[in-house]
Amino acid sequence: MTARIARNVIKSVLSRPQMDGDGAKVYRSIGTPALRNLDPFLMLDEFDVRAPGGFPDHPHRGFETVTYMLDGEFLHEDFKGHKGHLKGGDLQWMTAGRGILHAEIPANKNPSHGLQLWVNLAAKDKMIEPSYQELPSHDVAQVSPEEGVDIRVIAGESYGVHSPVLTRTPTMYIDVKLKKGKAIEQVIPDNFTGFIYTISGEAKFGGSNHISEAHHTLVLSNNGGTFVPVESLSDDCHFVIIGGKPIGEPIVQHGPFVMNTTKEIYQAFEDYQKGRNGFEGASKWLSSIAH
Ligand SMILES: Nc1ccc(F)c(C(=O)c2c[nH]c3ncc(Cl)cc23)c1F
Ligand SMILES: [Fe+3]
Repeated sequence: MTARIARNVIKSVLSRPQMDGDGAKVYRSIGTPALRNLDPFLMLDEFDVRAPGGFPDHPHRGFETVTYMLDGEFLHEDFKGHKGHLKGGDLQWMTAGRGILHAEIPANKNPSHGLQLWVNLAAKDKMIEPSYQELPSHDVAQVSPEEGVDIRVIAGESYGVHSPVLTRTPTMYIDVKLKKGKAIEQVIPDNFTGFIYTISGEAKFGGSNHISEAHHTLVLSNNGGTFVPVESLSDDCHFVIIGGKPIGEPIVQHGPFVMNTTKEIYQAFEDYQKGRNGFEGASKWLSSIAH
């Protein structure tokens, strides 16, 4: 019987709104100077964007983007003809692998609000064929252990309910809503990097009962802790708990290219500009949704 050890909050960072893409407001969590090395995670943005803003045509290589819509509607289109329309609760797990060129744009004038997480890929997977795992809201696994506790399992497992999403880099990711006074205990696998991002409301987090409000990243201890407890202090308590197995390889990142060496980054830029090694057709492509 393994001992039950609570993980504690060892660092709390408030995200302030900043502009990115084309007129898009983002609360950047991971990816800021204060939150760089949370291997295997490269970036977490809480985005809030209205048309005509958005994220027009841009490439990715060497990692995965996980777009989870909280509310509003987003259009997605890539250079191979793959298109998508994401609504509140929908999930898009995109494995960019060797190369994706796409655009991500709000579908209408209403605010598009959601989270985009960037998960690194191990060297062996960085140049795999691109692929998508797209789950409409009703296909996202859900569990409600008691009244006032609603959990959506984006990846991994919570209270015995598993997500169908294949995670090449082992990842757990749950979306949690708690009414005031309700509590959960979420298992985070041993040696996984773990953190919480708060979206709204107030709660006590971790074994040390760290109190936090919205737009905070709470980094969790990784000293053998097996679970993280959370107790809500408000009815609108909403947060995500994310964990992942560190990859432990060198990271060389230049914008939307994340490889292991500078040489591979130069190669990525050349492939993108010349339309090679996964970026075939990129130089002539323009999305219809951003033009
Ligand atoms: N500057 C820059 C450079 C490279 C990018 F890939 C992006 C980008 O596409 C995003 C960065 N945060 C995001 N949040 C949500 C969504 Cl849907 C997209 C993004 C970007 F903005
Ligand atoms: Fe993108």
